[in-house]
Amino acid sequence: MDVSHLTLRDFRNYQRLELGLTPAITLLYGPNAAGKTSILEALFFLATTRSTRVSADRDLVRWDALGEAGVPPFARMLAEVQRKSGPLRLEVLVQRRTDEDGQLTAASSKLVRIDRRPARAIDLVGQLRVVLFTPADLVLVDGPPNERRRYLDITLSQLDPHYVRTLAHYQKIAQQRNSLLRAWRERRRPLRAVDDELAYWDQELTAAGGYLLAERLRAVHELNALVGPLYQQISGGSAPLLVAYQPSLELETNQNAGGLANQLAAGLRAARRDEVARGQTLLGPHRDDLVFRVDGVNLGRYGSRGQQRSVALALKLGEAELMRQRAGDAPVLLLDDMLSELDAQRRAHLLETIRRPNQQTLLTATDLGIFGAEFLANITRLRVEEGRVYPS
Ligand SMILES: Nc1ncnc2c1ncn2[C@@H]1O[C@H](COP(=O)(O)OP(=O)(O)OP(=O)(O)O)[C@@H](O)[C@H]1O
Repeated sequence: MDVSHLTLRDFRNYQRLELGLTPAITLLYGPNAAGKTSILEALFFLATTRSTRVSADRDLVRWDALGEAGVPPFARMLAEVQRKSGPLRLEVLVQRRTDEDGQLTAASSKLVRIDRRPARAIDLVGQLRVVLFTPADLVLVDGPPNERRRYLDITLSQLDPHYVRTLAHYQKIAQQRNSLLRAWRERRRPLRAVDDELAYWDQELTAAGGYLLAERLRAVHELNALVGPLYQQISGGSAPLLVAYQPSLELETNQNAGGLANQLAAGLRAARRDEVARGQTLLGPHRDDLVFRVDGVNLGRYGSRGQQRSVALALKLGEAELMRQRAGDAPVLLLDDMLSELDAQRRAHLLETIRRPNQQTLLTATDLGIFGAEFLANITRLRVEEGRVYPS
């Protein structure tokens, strides 16, 4: 799939942008803080309804945006997407909220339209599929477990509408269950009826959790077939990379969603006392992790910087390939300042991937010097400066 046109209005440092895109490689280059990353961010947001940066949605709205008479400022993102099944028009408005006195608050709201019809944010996810590569991907390997869960969740959410909905439901239930557990821990609620009161929440949590587990295990199984050999090629080593799903409880993993849900339910019953004592849900997909091993060595803990970088790149390339295999068309690749970070071998791998036919890629760089003349001759180059994009 590819994005043929992107419109931005009052998004980050763009007042207005109308950008036609080719289905192949586009290089956005220009000085720091010009607005290159913001273009990738807008596409990522349209695909996932999440920002690439750790910031509130309201920060997407251009600081100097005025809004219109009586309407608070808003950022608008609109993409025309070309898919095998036909064209699609995706639009998101992020609007700042005001209080009774008309003063801007920290809150914002999201309005989504798919083919001009109002839709829920959750329905937008996966209409456009993207994979973002950034130098910060290293946290997938050496960072906290939530980064690795996020990696699986973003990949699966873009592939499976049921996964997004189940994940949202699971998170809501876990939150409500946690507030009950906290109330018992703090003796704000009588302890006699713990089992009865948890019965409904456990049923909902484990049904959703079983599905999330089943889908994550299936994805990890498929990823292994892709990422293992990719890592070998990228690192030039002989041993493949093994990705293991590490659940928060002992699991017979060769079971379907129902079987996994039953195991989770049994685990929760056994953990009841601990959960009440700690005031939180201790088991389930929200506590799981991924482990990366080569020759039996845990690379998250003991890998060299170079090995960890190779794992991160293999994971991202594997994600893109998984999406291509499952969905039947390639996701749009977004490479944010990526190539300058890579050594020659890793760079060559990435370039090989983005040069495939039917692969749309947008990449950013500050310095053209890192690209060969032949590469530059065969791509579209756009110069970005102070929130404007110029052909070059
Ligand atoms: N809501 C906003 N309104 C206006 N400007 C913003 C907003 N949010 C971020 N900016 C600014 O937009 C500019 C563009 O940032 P962006 O990250 O897109 O630049 P970049 O070209 O990718 O830079 P680099 O090469 O340094 O990564 C930055 O100066 C940033 O401070």
